[in-house]
Amino acid sequence: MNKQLYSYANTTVKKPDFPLAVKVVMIDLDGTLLDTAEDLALAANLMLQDLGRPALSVATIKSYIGKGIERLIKRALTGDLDGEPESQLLEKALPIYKKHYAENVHVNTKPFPGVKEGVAQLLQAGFHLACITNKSESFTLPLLQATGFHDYFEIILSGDSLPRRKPDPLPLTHICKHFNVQPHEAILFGDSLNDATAARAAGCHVFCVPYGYNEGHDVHELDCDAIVPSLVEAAQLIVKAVPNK
Ligand SMILES: O=C(O)COP(=O)(O)O
Ligand SMILES: [Mg+2]
Repeated sequence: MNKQLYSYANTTVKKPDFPLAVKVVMIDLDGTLLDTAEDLALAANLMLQDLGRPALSVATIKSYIGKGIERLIKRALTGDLDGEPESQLLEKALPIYKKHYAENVHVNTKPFPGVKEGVAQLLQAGFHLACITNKSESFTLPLLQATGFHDYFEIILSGDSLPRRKPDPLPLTHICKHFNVQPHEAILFGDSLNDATAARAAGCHVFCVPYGYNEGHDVHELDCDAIVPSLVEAAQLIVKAVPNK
């Protein structure tokens, strides 16, 4: 991976050709748009309590976020990122977790600093906005409604909207087809290896934020085009591509 770094608009970027000309901005939810870790941890610990198991710290649960609800629950039950609990335990735990998360999906969750301002700038600049998340739709839609972001997105893809989720490129290629744009005319703002991997596989640009949930790894290890302090700086690194003549 090209280790040479450049500076542009007070941000460290990995390519010299900024600002990037794009038409579509895809934004990841957990760890990028919204700080959901506390509510995900609350639901996990209520589930563990119902199962007679000890609670986990928010930091531990935060390192489990990224690959959807079921993987989060498996990690909470086994303590292993790739752990597989016994099937009957998982079958018992899943509905308990979903009940608790549905009841607590918007207790402590809030937008990260710069998100409201950055989204407003992106809309003002005329970009098409999309949301791509591995969170299940039954939680994604009410959460985006409750936080007031739902109507800003022309399309919202959740972890169960398509046959495959990030790090598979399918959600990104689906969005490029939806807007009839080339992959290089779209960019994903994300916080984890799932986002960087999906974007690279789709041929899309990708910026990463350093404040999210990357399964315990440093975001600077990721193959992305820039590490941006917030969506405000992200908006300054792109321009609306003009339609091809
Ligand atoms: O739900 C998850 O595990 C992570 O979801 P995200 O894709 O919005 O980061
Ligand atoms: Mg994320």
